[in-house]
Amino acid sequence: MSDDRDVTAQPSARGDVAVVVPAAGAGLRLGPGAPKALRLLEGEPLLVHAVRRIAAAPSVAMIVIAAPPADVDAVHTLLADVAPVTVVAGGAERQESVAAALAVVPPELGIVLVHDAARCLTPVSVFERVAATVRDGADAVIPVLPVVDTIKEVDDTETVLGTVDRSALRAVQTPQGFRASVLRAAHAAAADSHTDDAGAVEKLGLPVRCVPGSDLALKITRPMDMAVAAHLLTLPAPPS
Ligand SMILES: Nc1ccn([C@@H]2O[C@H](COP(=O)(O)OP(=O)(O)OP(=O)(O)O)[C@@H](O)[C@H]2O)c(=O)n1
Ligand SMILES: C[C@](O)(CO)[C@H](O)COP(=O)(O)O
Repeated sequence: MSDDRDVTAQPSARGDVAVVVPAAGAGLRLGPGAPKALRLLEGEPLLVHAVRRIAAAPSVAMIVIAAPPADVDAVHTLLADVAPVTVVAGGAERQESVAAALAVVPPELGIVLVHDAARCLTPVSVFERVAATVRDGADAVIPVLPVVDTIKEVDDTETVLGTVDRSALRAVQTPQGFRASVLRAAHAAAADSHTDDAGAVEKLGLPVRCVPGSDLALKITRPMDMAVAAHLLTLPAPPS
């Protein structure tokens, strides 16, 4: 049997957007345990929280998950009652996982969003804002927040070289949205590794547009992020 598990057959008729979800990471910075996307947040895997929110976005026609290769069947089963998804085996690096998922997005879906499973509380409004900005003509769109800390550049002895002007800096989140052809071209051309997909588009020399992100789109990376996310789930009116 192939590693790809497809329960959608075709994209749904309700939207024009495919969401590619890299979910194959180990979660090493969280400490020992299952692959991060399968760890529990208030009793449910991060991936379930993420997919439930993605599926609630009206623009979304198709969801493709890049799962840990050993867990493709388990992820397929896990999400069976959450939303129709296609599950593929992810790669050793995030960028390989995105490429594997992108490869099964059909050409008729002209907009692709790439969204970390680890940003599992991202609200529907961010998906719709990013998708709408691509629909309006942008090649690439990223949700961002202002940087709140003072940022120093240091040398290899941890001595400060200078203070960076933070007014020109942004902290970047997902979902990142793209005209599908642009994302495919960026991945095909990417010689070096990149930490986000917009980075590959920047290397093509194309503009990347910023839109407001959300405090809820935090990336669960370290143990304290899990505690913050659990608290956010208890709030009656979480921050947008
Ligand atoms: N080989 C990989 C590595 C990461 N990811 C995904 O990319 C997203 C962002 O990665 P990150 O949060 O850094 O996750 P991990 O790589 O799992 O974290 P760590 O570096 O702590 O192991 C996550 O949803 C993760 O599952 C992936 O699909 N394939
Ligand atoms: C894509 C990303 O979430 C944007 O902030 C981030 O770069 C992924 O994190 P990683 O630690 O680089 O995998």
